[in-house]
Amino acid sequence: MAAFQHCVASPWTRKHCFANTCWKKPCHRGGCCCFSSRKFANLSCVVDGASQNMNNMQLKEVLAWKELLSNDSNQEPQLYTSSKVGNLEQLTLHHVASNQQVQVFLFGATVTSWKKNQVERFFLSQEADFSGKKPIRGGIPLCFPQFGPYGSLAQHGFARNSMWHLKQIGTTKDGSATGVVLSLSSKDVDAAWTSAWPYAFTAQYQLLLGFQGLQTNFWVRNEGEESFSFTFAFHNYFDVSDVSSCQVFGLENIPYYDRRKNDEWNERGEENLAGFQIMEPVDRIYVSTPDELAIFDSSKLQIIKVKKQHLPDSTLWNPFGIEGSDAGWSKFLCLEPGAINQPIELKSGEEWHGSQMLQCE
Ligand SMILES: O=P(O)(O)OC[C@H]1O[C@@H](O)[C@H](O)[C@@H](O)[C@@H]1O
Repeated sequence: MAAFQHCVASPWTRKHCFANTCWKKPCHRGGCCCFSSRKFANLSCVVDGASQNMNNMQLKEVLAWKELLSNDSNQEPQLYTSSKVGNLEQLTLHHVASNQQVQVFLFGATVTSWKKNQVERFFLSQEADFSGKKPIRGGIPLCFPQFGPYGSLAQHGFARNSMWHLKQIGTTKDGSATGVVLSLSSKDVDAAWTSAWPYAFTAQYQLLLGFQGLQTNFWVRNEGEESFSFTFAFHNYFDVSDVSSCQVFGLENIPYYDRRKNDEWNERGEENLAGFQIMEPVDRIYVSTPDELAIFDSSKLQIIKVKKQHLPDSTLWNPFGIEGSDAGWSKFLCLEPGAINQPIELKSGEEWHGSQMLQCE
């Protein structure tokens, strides 16, 4: 509420206020982040503060965990198909009414494809490994219970390396979305990992495909006696025409850790009032980011919106061809909502939920 009052105080700043951040700092986003050129006039404004408040309200409803009805394959034969890729089982879920489909592997619960109107929105590396011995590179690997190298585990933790279970496939009660729920518990995780992170947990991962887009919900519960803490991220690899044709919106003036400079802290962030354009390797953890971010791809004329909940931070990563880069480095941009800077602590019996809604226009 305080944030809203602050926003309406000045018509100039109102355009640039994110309801959840502007109470922390003065609104100093001079200039408009909207695409002002006539060519893009019909594209929606990516970070329009006036609609932001409304969006945030809608978001709360949208991002509630939705119960699924079990699939009755007689009634809904087109809901999903399953297939094998390499050693791994893959599910393809359809939402026919909005012409979307999503593919997810039980290994790592890794989403590898999201198509809307037959157009692929995620990058999947040609070097991706489907043996079940390495995480699948592309789509949405899950970083849990550790983001990056910050902890006792190997990079990004074990969720992306573990075999998840299919719990449910179905439609939501109101019939507006199709979804799948996968689950993982500490008992499913290889002992080599649990010896370094010895806590009892259950996790559920729900994908919902509906008219609004693709929503991903991650849920974790402490099933043990002891408290534990963890960090988390949805490691989204978005498919782009060329990374240097992309602008990122929502990270202007947000402080970040620069992973390319030994995690140097940049308190003021960067101005980048017309959106952040990637022209060199970037690997940053932005702290306390707005709940709506966007990538504009000027060659594809595509906007991907990332609306997140309970995920304060966001990593932006592209290796830009440096040594060790994936051969397809120019074709992806990773924008990864997460809870990274402040680990989440769960006491015995407590639960945490983080979620994102991905939309493309
Ligand atoms: O190669 P991995 O383990 O999948 O990680 C890829 C990248 O993931 C990003 O989240 C990190 O910020 C990068 O530093 C890292 O290189």
